Amino acid sequence: MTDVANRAAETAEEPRTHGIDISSLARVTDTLKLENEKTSLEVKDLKLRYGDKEALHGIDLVIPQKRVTAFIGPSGCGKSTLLRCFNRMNDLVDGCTIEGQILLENQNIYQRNVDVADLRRRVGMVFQKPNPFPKSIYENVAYGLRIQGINKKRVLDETVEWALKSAALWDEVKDRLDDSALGLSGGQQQRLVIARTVAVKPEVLLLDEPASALDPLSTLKIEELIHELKDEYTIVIVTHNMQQAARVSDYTAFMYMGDMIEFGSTNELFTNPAKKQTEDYITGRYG
Ligand SMILES: Nc1ncnc2c1ncn2[C@@H]1O[C@H](COP(=O)(O)OP(=O)(O)OP(=O)(O)O)[C@@H](O)[C@H]1O
Repeated sequence: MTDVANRAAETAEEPRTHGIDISSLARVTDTLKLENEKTSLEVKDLKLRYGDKEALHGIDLVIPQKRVTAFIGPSGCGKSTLLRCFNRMNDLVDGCTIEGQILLENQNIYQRNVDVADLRRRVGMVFQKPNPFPKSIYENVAYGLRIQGINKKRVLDETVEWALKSAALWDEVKDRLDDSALGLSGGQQQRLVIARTVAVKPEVLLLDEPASALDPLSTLKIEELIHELKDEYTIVIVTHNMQQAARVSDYTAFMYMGDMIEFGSTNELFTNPAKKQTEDYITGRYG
């Protein structure tokens, strides 16, 4: 019997689900324990300021390897800001300063000698709005390899096919690889961007509300894809949609106004939150 089912049996109560469909969680999360996980990213006392305004107030967090971790919390609480720290995208924001550490495989990514281009290859990012380049489908996926100086046709062909298959797009585009990527539907474009990101073999995939601009069917495909990809990659997803967090993630972090309020297995966080603030949020008392 699962932990939740055990608890329910002991107390003769159903587990509290707060109206969120957690049926899919039964798949693996019952056995998930952070102490049994390998660490991919470790955040230590991370403070981030935009000019004078502190947006992250000393975050401590461990992101487990080859699991899906969701960041949830009300608008403006710092989810995207924290996500962007993992591949130093905030370096591009004027006036943004950071204190503390983020370790990727035990190496501080904010150390002076870090090659940021290489970091962004290792930690790929997919944004809310699909952003394919105005190039062919093939060249979109081959782009990162060409940047690395890989131009051998056989290697490119093989990688493009592999990446498109990984992103569950190959069957839909294999006969039109030379067509413009801009002719694809929004959902296909987002899977193409995922193919472009995985083509350079990253270790971590950051997904910033990857399905929020998509229709329900495309959203479902992206969620299925996340489920497939997590065997190979550490995935961190920002989502406004708590049902989605419950469906796709193994671990969930709840943030509020720049603080990390609670982090735990998704099952535990949604059925038995430790903090009242978390419970209030997932029951829709604010947000
Ligand atoms: N480039 C920026 N310059 C200045 N302030 C910013 C910048 N980006 C974000 N902020 C501020 O930092 C805080 C956190 O924003 P962030 O976008 O990380 O929150 P979020 O939880 O991802 O919000 P949402 O769910 O609405 O996307 C907010 O107060 C926001 O206004």
